[in-house]
Amino acid sequence: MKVLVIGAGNMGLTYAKAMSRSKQLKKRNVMILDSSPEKILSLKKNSQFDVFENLEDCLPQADLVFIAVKPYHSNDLFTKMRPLLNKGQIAISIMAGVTIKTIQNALGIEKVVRAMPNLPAQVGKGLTSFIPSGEVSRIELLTVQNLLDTTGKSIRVSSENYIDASTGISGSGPAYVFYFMQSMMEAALKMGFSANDSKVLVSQTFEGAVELFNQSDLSPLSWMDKVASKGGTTRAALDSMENNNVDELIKEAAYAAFDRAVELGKQ
Ligand SMILES: NC(=O)C1=CN([C@@H]2O[C@H](COP(=O)(O)OP(=O)(O)OC[C@H]3O[C@@H](n4cnc5c(N)ncnc54)[C@H](O)[C@@H]3O)[C@@H](O)[C@H]2O)C=CC1
Ligand SMILES: O=C(O)[C@@H]1CCC=N1
Repeated sequence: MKVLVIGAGNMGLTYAKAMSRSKQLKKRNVMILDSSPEKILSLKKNSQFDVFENLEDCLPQADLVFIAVKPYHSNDLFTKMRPLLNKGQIAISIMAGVTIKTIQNALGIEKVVRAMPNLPAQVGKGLTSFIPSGEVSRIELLTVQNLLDTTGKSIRVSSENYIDASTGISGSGPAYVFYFMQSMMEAALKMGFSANDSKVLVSQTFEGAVELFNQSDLSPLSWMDKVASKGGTTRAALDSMENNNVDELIKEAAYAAFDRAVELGKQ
C-alpha cells in the first residue's frame, strides 16, 4: 500500500513521519508532495521519504491520498488532482471545514474520509476525529484509522457536524491551552520570576493537573474543589474568573471556531 501526503506543513509532515514509522507502512511507501520549492529542497536533503514536485509522478501510484493543505488552497489543488485520480483511491482530508460532498464533487471520486487532527500529533499525543463517506469499506476504514492512530488517539463521529464541532474543541483547542499558559507566564514574570522559572512553574502545573485528571474519574469541578480551601487563595482566583465570566467567554471562543469551520465549508 502506498500513501501520498499532499502538503508538507505542520500536519502533513507530522503524519508522513508517523505513518512511515508504522508497521503498516515502510518508509518507501510514504510519498510526499509540496508546492513550495524551499520545502522540497529541505525535504530532499533529509531524504526521509520519496519527495515529489509534480502530481503526475506520484498521485496515480497512491492508494491513499492524504490532503493537508490550507482550505483556501483546496480548489486549485482539486482541479490539478482530478484528471489523475481513479475511483479506487481514497482521499483523507484534514482541512478545516471542507466537506465530504465538496471533495467528492471536486475530485470525482467517492471514497473520502474527513478527519480533524490536532497539533499534539507531533509528539504522538494527537486526537483525530474522523468520518468516512458511505463508499469506504470497513476494511479500508480500519486501515485509515490505523494510520490516523500513528499520531495518537482517534474517534469516529456519526455526522460531519461533529467534525466541525471537534474543530472548535480539539482541533483549535491546543491554542486555547497555550493562551492560558501565556497569560499565566506573563503573570509570573510580572510577579518577578525569571523567564525560565515562569516557564517551569506554568508547564509543570499544566502537566501535573492533566496527569491528575487522567489518572482519576473525577471531573474538573471536583478537582477544583480539592485545590480550593474555603476563604483561601484559589477561591479568590476562581471567584475573579467567575465575576469576569471567563467560563462563558471560553465557551464562546470554542463556538467561534466551530462556526468558522462551518463557514469555511460553505466557501
Ligand atoms: N495546524 C493545526 O494545528 C491543524 C491544521 N489542520 C488543517 O491542516 C491543514 C494544513 O495545516 P498546516 O499543516 O498547519 O498548514 P501549513 O501551512 O503548515 O502546511 C501547508 C503546506 O501545504 C503546501 N501547499 C499549499 N498548496 C499546495 C498545493 N497545491 N500542492 C502541494 N502543497 C501545497 C504549503 O507549501 C505548505 O507546506 C489545514 O487545512 C488545516 O485546516 C487541522 C488540524 C490542526
Ligand atoms: O486554525 C485552523 O483553521 C486549523 C484547524 C484546526 C487548527 N488549525
